[in-house]
Amino acid sequence: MTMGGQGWVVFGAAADWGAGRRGAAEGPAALRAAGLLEALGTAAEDRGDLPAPTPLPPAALVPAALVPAALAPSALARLRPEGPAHHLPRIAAWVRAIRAEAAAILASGRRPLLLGGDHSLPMGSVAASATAAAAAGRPLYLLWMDAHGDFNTPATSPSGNVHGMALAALCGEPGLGDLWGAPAPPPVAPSRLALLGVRDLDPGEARLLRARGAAVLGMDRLRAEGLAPLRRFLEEAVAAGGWLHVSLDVDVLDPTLMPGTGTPVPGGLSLEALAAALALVRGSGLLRALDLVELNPGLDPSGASARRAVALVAPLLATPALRDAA
Ligand SMILES: NC(=[NH2+])NCCC[C@H](N)C(=O)O
Repeated sequence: MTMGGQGWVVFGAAADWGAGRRGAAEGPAALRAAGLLEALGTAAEDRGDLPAPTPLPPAALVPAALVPAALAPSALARLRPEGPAHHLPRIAAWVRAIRAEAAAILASGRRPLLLGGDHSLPMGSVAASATAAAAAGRPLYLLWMDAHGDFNTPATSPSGNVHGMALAALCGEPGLGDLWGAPAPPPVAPSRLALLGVRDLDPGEARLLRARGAAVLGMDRLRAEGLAPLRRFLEEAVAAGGWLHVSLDVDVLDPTLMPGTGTPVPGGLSLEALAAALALVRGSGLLRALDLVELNPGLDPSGASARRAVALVAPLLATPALRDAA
């Protein structure tokens, strides 16, 4: 494929304010060092990393862990200006910049590949896909591959980490305020959402996901039914003439295979299972946008985590022409 119509445009966002530990900001550099661009060949253009938004709102003055729990709320608010969604102003600045970049790529008829960074950043890229799909009169289907649900709100989150709230916000759950500015993106319909590989849901987000009726293709279901539910989800998207956005958190893999990530959960996908799922995605001919997030290379000095991430997405990006170029 050439760099023209439907080609991929790669851009990095070296930010990890949504995660509880730092390090995913090194993800884009590690993915490039592991050969991502060579794997893409001439099929993609690399825009490098987005500049940090300026002025970047100040970081929290005091890490949450150091704030005594017994403080009066007014004193707490002074010490922890980020409130129950940590570093939200910084994250919002990144999300808006990512949304603008992804929107411009989609508007040029090409396909954005966001290299993260943590899983809060796709609040920008998915917002761009949702807006562009709506403008094209297409339903947006979202496949969230992750060990976690990321369906907390500030009210249900046990950690205050915004990467655990991103999907809920994209589906229109309240709590993150004026994150996108105007116009807010159309919310992702839970009926067009599938979560694949989930095995760690906090109680509040589990209740909310059930209430909204999203398809949770957790590890238990994958063990029982294999990839059949994913196949049905994709068939439905094809029948509806949909667009597909895939948001791939590398922690969907088992931590023995992917130690380089900040919130690992045992019992994850094998390399073969993830490759098979991605092959179904590729075969659907619907993939419009991809996020590759939560690689924290410092946690895997061997470099194997980054190399595996590259090997998994490379075939996906050699995607044949979209089913429907409209
Ligand atoms: N995409 C991720 N790695 N999310 C981790 C979320 C962890 C936990 N559920 C939380 O809300 O804090």
